Amino acid sequence: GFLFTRLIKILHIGGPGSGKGTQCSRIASDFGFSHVSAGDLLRNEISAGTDQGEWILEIIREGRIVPSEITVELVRKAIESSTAKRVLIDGFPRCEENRIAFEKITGTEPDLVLFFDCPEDEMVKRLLSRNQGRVDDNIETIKKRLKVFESLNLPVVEYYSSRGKAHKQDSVSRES
Ligand SMILES: Nc1ncnc2c1ncn2[C@@H]1O[C@H](COP(=O)(O)OP(=O)(O)OP(=O)(O)O)[C@@H](O)[C@H]1O
Ligand SMILES: O=c1ccn([C@@H]2O[C@H](COP(=O)(O)O)[C@@H](O)[C@H]2O)c(=O)[nH]1
Repeated sequence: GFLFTRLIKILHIGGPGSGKGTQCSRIASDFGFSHVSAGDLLRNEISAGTDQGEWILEIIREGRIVPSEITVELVRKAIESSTAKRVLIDGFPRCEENRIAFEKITGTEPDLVLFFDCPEDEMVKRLLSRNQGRVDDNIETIKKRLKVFESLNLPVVEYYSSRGKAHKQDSVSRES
């Protein structure tokens, strides 16, 4: 509780391929935030080759959301082990259940939520040309991720909008 209330917390939410990771890296280096990407933390688990990693891989391959118990713990530990006073959380929470679990364990709400708005055809184009060998960058999984984004992740943005915390940004033409 105490650590989290002292931190400045910004969430960055957007569809798959909207450019969250790219933008968060820039914000982090320009403004001294620690960058915590839930997707990267999960991919680290896969690389570690544990049983849990294998299970996470199957979920990511299907574009589904990993249970809160796992992601909340990974995100919490990453924040606790960073020394920065400001943290940028990239791609989390992914659904209302994630949000509620995270707020419960940290006892706080984010200071600000950035929502990256991007047209679907642009997201698909970016993902198909990302070329990082990701198991979820194929058209079948991308379609599933877009559905999950709309049905489960957008309600989180709507919740924070209703609390006056969400700020929408156009994520096209930001490459400079
Ligand atoms: N403003 C932009 N214009 C064009 N291409 C971009 C822009 N921002 C990012 N990209 C490219 O689009 C692809 C997806 O970007 P990025 O990995 O940052 O998205 P993401 O939202 O973090 O995706 P995911 O949720 O799948 O991890 C990358 O190849 C990146 O280089
Ligand atoms: O909080 C999270 C974050 C990610 N996932 C799973 O990982 C993939 C890829 O995430 P990116 O943020 O796009 O890199 C996502 O499709 C989910 O399957 C998750 O379950 N929970």
